[in-house]
Amino acid sequence: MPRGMPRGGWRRGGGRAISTGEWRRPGPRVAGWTRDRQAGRIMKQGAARGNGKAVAGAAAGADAGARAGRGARAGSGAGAGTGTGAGAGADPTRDIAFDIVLGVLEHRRMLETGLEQSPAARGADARDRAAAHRLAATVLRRMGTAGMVLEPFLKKEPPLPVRVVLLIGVAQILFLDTPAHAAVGTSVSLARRRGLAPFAGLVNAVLRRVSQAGPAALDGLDQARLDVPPWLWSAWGDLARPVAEALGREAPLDLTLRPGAEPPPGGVGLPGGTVRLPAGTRVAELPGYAEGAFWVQDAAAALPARLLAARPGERIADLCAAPGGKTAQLALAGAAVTAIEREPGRMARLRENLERLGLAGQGVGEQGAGEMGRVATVLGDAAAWRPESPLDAVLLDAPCSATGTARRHPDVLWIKRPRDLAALTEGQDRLLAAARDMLRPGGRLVYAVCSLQPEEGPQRARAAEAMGLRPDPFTPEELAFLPEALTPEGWLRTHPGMWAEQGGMDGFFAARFRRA
Ligand SMILES: C[S@@+](CC[C@H](N)C(=O)[O-])C[C@H]1O[C@@H](n2cnc3c(N)ncnc32)[C@H](O)[C@@H]1O
Repeated sequence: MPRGMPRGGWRRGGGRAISTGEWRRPGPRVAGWTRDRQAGRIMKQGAARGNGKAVAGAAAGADAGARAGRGARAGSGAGAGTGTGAGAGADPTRDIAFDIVLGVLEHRRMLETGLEQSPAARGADARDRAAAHRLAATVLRRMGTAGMVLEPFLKKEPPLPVRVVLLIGVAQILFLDTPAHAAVGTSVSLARRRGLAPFAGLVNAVLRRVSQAGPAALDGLDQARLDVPPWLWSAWGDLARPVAEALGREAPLDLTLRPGAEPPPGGVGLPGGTVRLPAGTRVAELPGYAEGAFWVQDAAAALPARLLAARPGERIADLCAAPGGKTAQLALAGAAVTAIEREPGRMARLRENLERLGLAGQGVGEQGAGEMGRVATVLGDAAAWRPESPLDAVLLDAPCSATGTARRHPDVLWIKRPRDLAALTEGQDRLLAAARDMLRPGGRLVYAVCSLQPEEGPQRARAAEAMGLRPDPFTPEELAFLPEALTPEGWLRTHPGMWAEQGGMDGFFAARFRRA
């Protein structure tokens, strides 16, 4: 079990635990049961995979109660042939959500990757995939609270896949608008399809108790505190509570518009120039998307490029560029931009975006230099790349823990560990030193990370100073529309609790420097 997940030590009073004796099959224990990693289900130790008897044969049929309460559309066949054993009872939404959440907790696999890799997602339609994404994200967002709700009803820790089924059930009962009987029934069916039939009775009994308790199950719980792993809560200091409260809400869709473009219908303009639409809006369906009138970019993510203040004709490198939101801002300001990206798949996305926005340049090559208002792309390590001649400015949106994006990517809360920070900050310092060496004297650098961790923000700004970069603080005038984000040092610090009444924003740190 990943660190930071709710454990037995969090037990609270009240409720009645379901004892082992109430489980339908006698004696299911964690010991004696083993994961079949390939099939992603629990098997009795010694049972051969593919043997239909492996824990009730990954029972295909849902029980009568589950059928009666089924909220999901059945029979899409998405589970067929996936090893989930789904047949008549196929429920792609919950199957995919199960794969995603288990992938996050067991393998530290990102939510989006889990969605792509879920066998149940193959052939599932867009609506099921979107519903699964929302369900999995809700589980991950509310996992600490859901774990605490389950606590009084569990005498001992169930195997992780069973816990995942229970969390999916609790999320539906308490945080989504699923009727309780459907949430219970579909969870029991999910357990059966996943080879967890011996635990179906436990799932049924526990979730019935949760649904009987209803919202009262949340009474007295400090939900914001519970839903953030303790190491992050401590690291965020005074920001922890406002950030945690904002993490419980789905993030809206933010767009940056090309100069002169019309905002899509329903879009609300924010002070920084971002246009905001409700969470769940599908960007590709908006009028103007295909024509390149706008691109997806959180209100806070739009700030670092804006604060670099690119001027027409300047030669600028965007060092970690994909998917290209900041690159597009720089190019549309009239700069000759070179965008460097290391990952081929992400570079392909960057190029696609630049094509759609009409910003793709011709000079694609190892030492490519962008033309004015156009972008040259370089596939490679930005720490090793050097321009033909010194640059006017560099934007370094460095790879980081991404904890500032936890509203959109709640998986980061459970995937990242404190020990990941050392490698990340080492990489950030390498890129900072490279950025310094690319600049002409007096040239500007904006360093940015979508992280809330002090190691990746203020501590890196100090490291940059120690490398000889001269601080060039942001001014109150530049941040007049968001004064609370300007720190006494002249850095930018945004977090999800800012502009809370308008829907919040991602957590970003940025600092500006000049080469001496
Ligand atoms: C935070 S994202 C950048 C987001 C982008 N600036 C935007 O606004 O759309 C970091 C990107 O840097 C890339 N990356 C990481 N290390 C890199 C390196 N050493 N050289 C070039 N790109 C790198 C990652 O693949 C990832 O696409």
